[in-house]
Amino acid sequence: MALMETAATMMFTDCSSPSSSTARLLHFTSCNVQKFPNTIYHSLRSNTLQFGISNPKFPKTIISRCSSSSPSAVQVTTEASATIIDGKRVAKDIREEVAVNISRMKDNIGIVPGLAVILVGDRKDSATYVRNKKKACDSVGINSYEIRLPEDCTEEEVLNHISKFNDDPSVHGILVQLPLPSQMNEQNVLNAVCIEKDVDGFHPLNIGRLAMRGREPSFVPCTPKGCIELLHRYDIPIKGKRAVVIGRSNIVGMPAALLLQREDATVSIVHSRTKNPEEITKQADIIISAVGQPNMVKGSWVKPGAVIIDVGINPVEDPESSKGYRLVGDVCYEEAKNIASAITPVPGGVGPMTIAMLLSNTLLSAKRIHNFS
Ligand SMILES: Nc1nc2c(c(=O)[nH]1)N[C@@H](CN(C=O)c1ccc(C(=O)N[C@@H](CCC(=O)O)C(=O)O)cc1)CN2
Repeated sequence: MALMETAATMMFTDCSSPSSSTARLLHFTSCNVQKFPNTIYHSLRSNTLQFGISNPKFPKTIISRCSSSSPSAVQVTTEASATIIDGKRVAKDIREEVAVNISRMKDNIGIVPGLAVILVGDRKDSATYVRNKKKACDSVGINSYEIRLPEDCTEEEVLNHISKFNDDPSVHGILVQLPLPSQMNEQNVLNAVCIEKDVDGFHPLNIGRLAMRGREPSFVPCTPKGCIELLHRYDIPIKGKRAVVIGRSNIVGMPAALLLQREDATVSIVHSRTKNPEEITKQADIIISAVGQPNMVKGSWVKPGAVIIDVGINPVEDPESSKGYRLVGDVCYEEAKNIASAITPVPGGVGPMTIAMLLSNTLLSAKRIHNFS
């Protein structure tokens, strides 16, 4: 009876909405049975399972007959059974793989990859990400070089540092932490990183190649690359699937859509001007959300069995937390986990993959530059 208990105790926390009810009513016909191949049919009266097929890739749906007034109506609930895509664990595996390759490279050709990071201004979150990048480099054996510049520094200063790193043979990857202060032209700065060292993959030439059939970018942006890597490592098929990307930012949404398309998904992009976004997301087999809006994607936006990759990392007030806030994604996790077949948590989903992919891109760059395979 564990199934019934799970369904009965499904809770919708701070992101519940009127449209996200725990159960829908539908009329039970043989047609409905075929629509739910992974379904366990449960009789409320006998309280026994009548029929069930279980596939761990899809959430188990519980269909139970409603008691009194409408005998032909049944209640459908979805058991909380989505696979939790553990980005923290996958990122750790990738870091270990990178470390093994780096020590092999060092042993064979005496080269140690180097990553240069430029941080402008005093945003706390950016400083944390840069610190974590340095720690991650240390842990896998990448040399890291860091330049910190004040909020009011000039674009020229940033460009000078980039130019020096472009010419430095001990540096194989260069990145400028984003966002930049508003007085700076982000395009000018990103254009200055030489394409062979553009481990963030933000150079317009890299993005252009990503968009073109038959062309290969030197590097793919880390967060979208991490999203696809998670799908691969969880054996989630992409080819021929309907994918919806929510958000069209240069660093996540747009490249994520291009990557999905390269993987032969049929891709739609939902953005701030999209009318009735839920009508589009509801058709998706795969949703990648990168909008930065806490709990925007409700359970009712999700097709049963869909896979959800939540890129949002949004702080929300939480007096119970020692920090006074906690992080939530763009997707209402408590609702979506009962409907999706697989979902990334926040934190611990896509976030850790960003830095893992950066290490992997830096290794790739060093291998290319030194012709080491
Ligand atoms: N030049 C770049 N700037 C930015 C990038 C980028 O890829 N290149 N991405 C983001 C920030 N970012 C890395 O720079 C990043 C974001 C989140 C995480 C992460 O591990 N998040 C954790 C939660 C962390 C926390 O507790 O605060 C998680 O989701 O589990 C790593 C890196 C914008 N700028």
